[in-house]
Amino acid sequence: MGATVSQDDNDSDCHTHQSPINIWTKMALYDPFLKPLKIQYDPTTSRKIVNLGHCFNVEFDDTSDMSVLSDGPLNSRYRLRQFHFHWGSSDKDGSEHVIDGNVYPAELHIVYWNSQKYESFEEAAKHPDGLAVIGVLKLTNRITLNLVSLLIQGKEHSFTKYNLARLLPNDLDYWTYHGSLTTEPYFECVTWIVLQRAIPISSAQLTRFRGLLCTSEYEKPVPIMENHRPVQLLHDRVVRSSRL
Ligand SMILES: CC#CCNS(=O)(=O)c1cc(S(N)(=O)=O)ccc1C(=O)O
Ligand SMILES: [Zn+2]
Repeated sequence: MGATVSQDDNDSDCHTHQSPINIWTKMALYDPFLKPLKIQYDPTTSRKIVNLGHCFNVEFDDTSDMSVLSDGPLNSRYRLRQFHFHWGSSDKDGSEHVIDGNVYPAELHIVYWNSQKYESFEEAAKHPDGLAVIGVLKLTNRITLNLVSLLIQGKEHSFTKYNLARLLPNDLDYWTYHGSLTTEPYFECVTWIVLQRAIPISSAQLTRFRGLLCTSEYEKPVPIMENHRPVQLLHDRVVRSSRL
């Protein structure tokens, strides 16, 4: 199944590092100097799950380097901020990154910011090396996120001691390229790290995602049926692979 490339207004000359992209695996360059990802995670840093209206975020305490990402393609230590998901109106689409023209039913993004170089997340987001996002294309069907308490926009619920490892495959081989946020303000501040392995998501979990509402309790209920951005032009970028 092909993926159309968006020609949206972010495709002007100064926006040539936009995300997501279609990763053509045969065109990816194996880089033997890429290190294995080093993910240090402390479950006590998970704080709450919030319905933002266009998606939901699981947010972490990022006031110190307790849950961090380092090595891999990175030259600094990056602090865990939040994770969220993208999904589609049917199981046939939903991921943001596309692999060899194949779209997956959902995508997890784990967002980190460069706390070694910048004072705050907001400051880091203004710089090309400010953020690092791990993308997991097919999600584990071990996700049992209880979203009932999140039904309407603006709702939040405490979410503590979450075991992030449940969302990650054992094999952490990855593709990496420089790109952008896939939502407003589309800043080109992200080192994308898209994992090459994972376990497909359950259809029941996708249905629960689509049951979330982007409306408040006083409005006519409107579900968040999909929240994935079309793929963008690669331009002069090269995608590197951690695996031959
Ligand atoms: C300034 C700024 C900013 C973006 N914030 S985020 O990196 O947490 C983020 C990142 C992404 S994504 N899809 O680019 O990783 C999506 C949504 C969000 C969000 O605000 O909730
Ligand atoms: Zn995202």
